[in-house]
Amino acid sequence: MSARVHPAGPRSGEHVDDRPLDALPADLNRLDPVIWPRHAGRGADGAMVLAGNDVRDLAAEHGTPMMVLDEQDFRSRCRDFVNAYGRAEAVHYAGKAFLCTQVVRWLDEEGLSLDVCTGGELRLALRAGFPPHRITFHGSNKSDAELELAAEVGVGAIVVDSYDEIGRLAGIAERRRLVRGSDADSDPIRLFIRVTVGVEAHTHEFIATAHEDQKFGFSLSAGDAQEAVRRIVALPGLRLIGLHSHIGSQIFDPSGFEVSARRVVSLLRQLLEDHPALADSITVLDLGGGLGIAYTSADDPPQPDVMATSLLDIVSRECQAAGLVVPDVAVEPGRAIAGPGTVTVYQVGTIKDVVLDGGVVRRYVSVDGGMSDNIRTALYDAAYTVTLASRTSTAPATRCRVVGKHCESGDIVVRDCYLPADLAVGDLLAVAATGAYCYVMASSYNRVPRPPVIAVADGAARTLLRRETDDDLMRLETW
Ligand SMILES: Cc1ncc(COP(=O)(O)O)c(C=O)c1O
Ligand SMILES: N[C@@H](CCCC[NH3+])C(=O)O
Repeated sequence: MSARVHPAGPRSGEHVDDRPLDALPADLNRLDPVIWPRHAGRGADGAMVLAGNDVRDLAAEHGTPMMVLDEQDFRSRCRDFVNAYGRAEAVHYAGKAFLCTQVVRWLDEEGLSLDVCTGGELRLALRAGFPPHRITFHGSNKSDAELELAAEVGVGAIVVDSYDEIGRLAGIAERRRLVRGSDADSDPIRLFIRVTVGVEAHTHEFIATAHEDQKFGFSLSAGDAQEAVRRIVALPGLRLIGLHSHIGSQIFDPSGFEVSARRVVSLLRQLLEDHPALADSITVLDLGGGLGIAYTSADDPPQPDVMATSLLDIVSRECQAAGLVVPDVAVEPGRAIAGPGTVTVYQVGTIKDVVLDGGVVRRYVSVDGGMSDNIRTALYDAAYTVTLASRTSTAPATRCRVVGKHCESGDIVVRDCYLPADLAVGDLLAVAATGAYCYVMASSYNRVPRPPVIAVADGAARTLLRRETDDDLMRLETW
């Protein structure tokens, strides 16, 4: 992304300005409801209150950095999707966005299905008591052991991603037949195939997944998807129950999803012509996840119900036109459920004005976390919104960069933001919409322990995941 500079450019002694001036927020203290959790606000003295919990009290009890998750926000977004698609099981929450035992239980209570993409996510879901038949198992390189576990516990479906995996599954189905005899045939391993539909999703290259030149799925245009189906139908003990496509993540343009839905239906029609027996077994089209969320006020993502109406309409019209029974539609939202309801709270440690070429100044605000709890800015140049959380301020807005404590110049949490000029060491900052792909991609880089995740609801706070400790890290040492 190129830096956007005010046409006149900053003058010597002014704070550097990388964004258009119209991005200056009218009120630095306002919490835009599109960006912040549904139960975020400010209390009487101006401090941020999250589901009835003063952020200063949470910080005093749990320390900073900490991630605070608004439970009712998470649950209400689950319900938005369930209402949009009309069936709770149709909504497969993508656990890769954020998963822990309590979240698995909330998903179960809300009736959703769950998409896992490794044995680790699968084992967490099982340990938390999630019903295996509502789990879909993804992954581009599943091991024998992972596939054996999925088959043994009876997951709802395994989403097959390669010819090698078909070979592995054939071996597992054969072993099951040898061990269990003919009743293994009456309990086949249920499969989807992941189809690469060739859609160029308009998102960051690293999180687009359905263009041809990437690792996921079977290409539709090259005939791999059709070949994968031919191999699966020829194998005993395997049953193809659906087609899957996922075009990428943080997508705002509905047309990518719509083109993908049309291509998947067209593949279904072709497959049923070639293999009429599949008409009884292919009952689901899983159109994946990827719906974007607002990280800043400039973002205007489509709402789940609007997307659902469009996708359900396309699938039913295209199937009817082709004379096909209309299959169930499933989706796999991760970010759109987990993202908006969590904020990361940091404490300001140092403030430094750096004089750049031409004498302009950039204010660097260093916080007590950084790329170890949020790698997305460094990895995808992601934009975030930050606010002063421990109080309000009427001081003028100053252009800032919020950075972390790591030994790396790319350790940036919020690249460009406005914060009040009187921001001081010890103030708390909150960064919005950090619920998806932050904690799960966190590391202990520089031996900075992972932060805790605190769930808040109705004035109460519960620790979902405690802070990592030095002892946790020391336990990995074998000497
Ligand atoms: C197969 C699959 N399903 C669902 C998702 C969830 O995507 P998102 O969090 O963007 O909704 C992903 C991640 O991109 C994915 O790879
Ligand atoms: N980790 C990515 C999303 C990847 C989604 C999984 N295929 C992000 O932070 O946006």
